[in-house]
Amino acid sequence: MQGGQMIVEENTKLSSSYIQSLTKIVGTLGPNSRSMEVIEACLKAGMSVARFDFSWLDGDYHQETLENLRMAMKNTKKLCAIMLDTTGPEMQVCNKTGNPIDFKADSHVTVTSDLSKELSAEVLPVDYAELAKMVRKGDTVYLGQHLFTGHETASVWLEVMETKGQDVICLVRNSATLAGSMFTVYVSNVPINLPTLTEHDKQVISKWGSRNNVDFISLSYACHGEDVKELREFLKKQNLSETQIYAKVETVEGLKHFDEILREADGIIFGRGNLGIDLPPEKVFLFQKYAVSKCNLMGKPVVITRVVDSMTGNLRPTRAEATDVANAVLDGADGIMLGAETLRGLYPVESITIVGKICAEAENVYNHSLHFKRIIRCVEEPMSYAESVASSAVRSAVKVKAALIVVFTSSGRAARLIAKYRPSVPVVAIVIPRLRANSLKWTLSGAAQVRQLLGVRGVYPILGSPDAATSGGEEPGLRLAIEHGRSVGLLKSNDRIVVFQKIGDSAVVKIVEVQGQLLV
Ligand SMILES: Nc1ncnc2c1ncn2[C@@H]1O[C@H](COP(=O)(O)OP(=O)(O)OP(=O)(O)O)[C@@H](O)[C@H]1O
Ligand SMILES: CC(=O)C(=O)O
Ligand SMILES: [K+]
Ligand SMILES: [Mg+2]
Repeated sequence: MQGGQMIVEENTKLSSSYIQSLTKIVGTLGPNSRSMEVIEACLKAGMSVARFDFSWLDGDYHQETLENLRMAMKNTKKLCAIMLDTTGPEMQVCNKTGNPIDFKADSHVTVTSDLSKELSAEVLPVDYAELAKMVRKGDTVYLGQHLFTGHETASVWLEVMETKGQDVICLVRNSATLAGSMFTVYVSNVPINLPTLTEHDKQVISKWGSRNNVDFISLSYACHGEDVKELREFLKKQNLSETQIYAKVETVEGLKHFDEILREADGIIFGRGNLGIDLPPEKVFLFQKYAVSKCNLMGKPVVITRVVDSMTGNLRPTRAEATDVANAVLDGADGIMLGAETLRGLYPVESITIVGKICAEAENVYNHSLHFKRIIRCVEEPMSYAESVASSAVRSAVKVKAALIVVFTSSGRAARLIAKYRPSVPVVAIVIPRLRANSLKWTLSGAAQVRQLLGVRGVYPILGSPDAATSGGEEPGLRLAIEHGRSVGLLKSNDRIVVFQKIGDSAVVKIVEVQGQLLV
């Protein structure tokens, strides 16, 4: 049966063997996922990008977690990219005592920018002086436990009744108990008058980001292409020009400028946590499909957030959540981001495992050939030689029933070009380091490019040797790929491999058969 996004056999299999998904999993690390042991288990379960959310706690806290991640990578021999998520123009309520606060439906609460007031179920001091000027009667204010799941019991909806000086008097719409040291405040569809990249974010990037040479910045609340450009300029000044920018599109304002944001960014995070509040529920799927398809056409990675909220407190996702993960994969997403589930949830490892299994099942039935046709139809002609050959490599892999595709790349671009055509088999990317100079010293590129490819669907990057192409001819590079393929169980004797490489100015595809000895 062939239907749109998927191809299903008449008798769909009930059994499923555990293979790691081509779709990447981004895990947010926090209180319940910061010990070395838990991070090791997260890596083994399939997390390939670790997100450090600076909306929550400071650089010292995140540094400790990162050191544990580094040890965990060493112990498991699994690589993981580092993503710094900015705070952006976010309003917060600080709960100094940490005592849970009970809100009752139909009661009144005063949200105030007077920070000398004490927090209670009647008064909420918020760290944004302009709040009362920004809202109007009838606006919806959302207050959630940090990384709110949207569960009724962990978040409250407030309706603005009137404003008085720096106070906003609101009606509580639902009963809820909020626990934790910090709550996020979000006014639906009212842009806050602060820059996307705040002074606080700049400080965090120049200190923590530079110290750790982060692979990705997730730019929260990206609203315009200009926001991305501004961050790019800032990164250059911080000597972080290799760091990639994933723009987090999470407001209606961001959606309105989606095309210009996508043009400037290296990838997109479709932030459904906030968008789910800004958009009417019936529109969320529509914009998700729009955003993913645009990213696919540009060959830029796209990550979907907020998938298995209920796993924050439960071992199993709901039926709707499980189906939603599969649909994100069928839409064409590169990655799935876990937030509260891994940060403060009770089952961080199980959440990653289950999401990985669902992704793998959806990939099995993904209509790769339809995807290929859709993409190739939209590329302007004449195509670049590299893209034309890369797409042929994907085609050849189908036709010769190859077990995997090997691509040589330095910047990562060649691997991304292959991934754009969504081969059904894994892509092993051998990243060949390049020597480059800045004003002070010579260094080798490569390590960041390897980690950044961990965010691209289907790509399994490894670092090659800088002299692989020159010393022993082409063979050592290919042998590395084959050995890797064998060691992770992707390759066996007599399997075919499709190789995409650039030699001098020409891009070539070749087909190689693996035997006891390597035969070309
Ligand atoms: N079989 C091979 N073994 C080792 N190195 C190889 C082999 N084939 C190609 N290479 C090297 O791999 C590197 C790939 O980088 P290349 O510039 O082709 O791709 P890219 O970095 O993805 O693209 P761009 O430069 O456009 O960003 C080149 O330096 C090439 O010489
Ligand atoms: C992750 C995030 O910021 C969101 O989903 O809104
Ligand atoms: K954030
Ligand atoms: Mg958000």
